[in-house]
Amino acid sequence: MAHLLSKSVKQLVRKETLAAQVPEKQKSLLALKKEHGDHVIGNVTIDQCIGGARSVKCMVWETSNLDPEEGIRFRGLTIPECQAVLPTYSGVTGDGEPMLESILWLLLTSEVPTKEQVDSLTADLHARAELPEHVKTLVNSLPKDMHPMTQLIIGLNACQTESQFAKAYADGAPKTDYHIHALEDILKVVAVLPEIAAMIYRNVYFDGIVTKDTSLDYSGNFCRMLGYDDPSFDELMRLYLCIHTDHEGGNASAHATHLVGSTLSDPFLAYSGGLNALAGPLHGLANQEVLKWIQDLKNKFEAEGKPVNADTITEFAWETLNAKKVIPGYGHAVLRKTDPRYTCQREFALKHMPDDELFNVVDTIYSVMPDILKEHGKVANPYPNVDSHSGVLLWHYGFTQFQYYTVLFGVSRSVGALSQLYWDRALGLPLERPKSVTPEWLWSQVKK
Ligand SMILES: CC(=O)SCCNC(=O)CCNC(=O)[C@H](O)C(C)(C)COP(=O)(O)OP(=O)(O)OC[C@H]1O[C@@H](n2cnc3c(N)ncnc32)[C@H](O)[C@@H]1OP(=O)(O)O
Ligand SMILES: O=C([O-])CC(=O)C(=O)O
Repeated sequence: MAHLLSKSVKQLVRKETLAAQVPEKQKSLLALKKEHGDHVIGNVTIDQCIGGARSVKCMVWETSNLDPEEGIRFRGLTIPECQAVLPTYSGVTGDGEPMLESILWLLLTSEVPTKEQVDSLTADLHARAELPEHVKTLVNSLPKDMHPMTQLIIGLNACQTESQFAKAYADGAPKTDYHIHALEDILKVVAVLPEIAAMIYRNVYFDGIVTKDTSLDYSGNFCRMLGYDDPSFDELMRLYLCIHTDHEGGNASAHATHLVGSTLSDPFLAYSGGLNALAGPLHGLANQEVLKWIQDLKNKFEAEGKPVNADTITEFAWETLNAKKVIPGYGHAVLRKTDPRYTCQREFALKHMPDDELFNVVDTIYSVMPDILKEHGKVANPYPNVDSHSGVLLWHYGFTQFQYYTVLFGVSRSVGALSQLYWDRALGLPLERPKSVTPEWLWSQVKK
């Protein structure tokens, strides 16, 4: 087994923090199952069975929980609470956005880390970030017109040669040790994703050169590798990477990771499954679709000599809806209020770019879209989700290649989906295999 973990991470994450929690949590879950296993927590209707299992409670998720009204809580903390207590790059809590390493520590251990712990995690992630040569060769060989998400998935799959979990399994490791081997892979996946992502960005849009700066934190180094050198953009990346990490278990990317991982596929393969789900336009790809929608809107009205304002946005929204297409960035399978991830990005914009043209377009869309969607009458949630805002913030810094945006989401989501995968293995969660039914069986139930 590789022992790349730095001493402090080894002590704090594995030996003291995580290892101490595992037996307690195993005991508690076992007691739930043994003593209350037949306790009913919900019914399933035909509507839910046909309708994508909305609200069906059938998965345990340690790392976060989503309330339809309030939005996400990471280990019990709202986004503003995370911003108030998690270590920042400046070292002064509350001064700047939380570091990605802070939220990784929180999601994995459920504890708010110290700056020292976070710094040790930064060093650990940098230390294990080296990409195998075959991965570099492969990613550099991919066609520039292949979608960046497809490239990311290929790159991550190719890294599977490094899996300690797969090796340990093949060597006959006992199931009680799976989580230890999984953690090695989980930290490796989180560590390598930025460089794969940066290679794709630099290959597709620029000169292919990726320059690291490991004196910085995970997000800062990622920004340099992408080719950005602006402390304000670094802060945006910290915020971006933190808020996209986790959204409880039922979302498609987290669920896909959990499902694939439940077959004891290693974390590389499991998270590649998650990325495949994230690449769909109803999920993570919506962030590129939002920018495309705004550009189409601007192009149309500029060509007609009309301003982009509440009236023209309303006209364009109805055109989209009447063409039986969705308004990207609006609606949600669980949320019934404005996504707090939208709100914190709006606050970032108000602080850093209040006069930005596209931010003002997004703000105007927000002022009219909920009423349009209510009038349309189909949508359960007429309010904006996270994807509605992320693109315009990137655009402000010259990051205009919107076909790439979901890759950033993919780097971030690894942290939540894989922190949970650690617990999946630590708690010994079994193969996921729900029961499907035929339409005939459903009819037979109704006729009974
Ligand atoms: C990170 C994330 O994944 S956040 C979500 C990102 N996705 C988007 O922004 C894409 C636009 N939004 C949507 O397509 C949806 O709101 C989803 C996929 C997010 C949620 O889907 P659901 O839970 O099925 O939503 P809901 O129950 O409101 O759907 C009811 C109807 O309203 C439609 N609807 C939902 N949202 C929208 C929208 N933004 N624009 C137009 N129609 C919509 C649905 O397509 C559905 O129509 P149908 O009855 O003809 O099939
Ligand atoms: O929760 C969902 O279904 C989609 C979402 O917002 C996310 O995964 O971040």
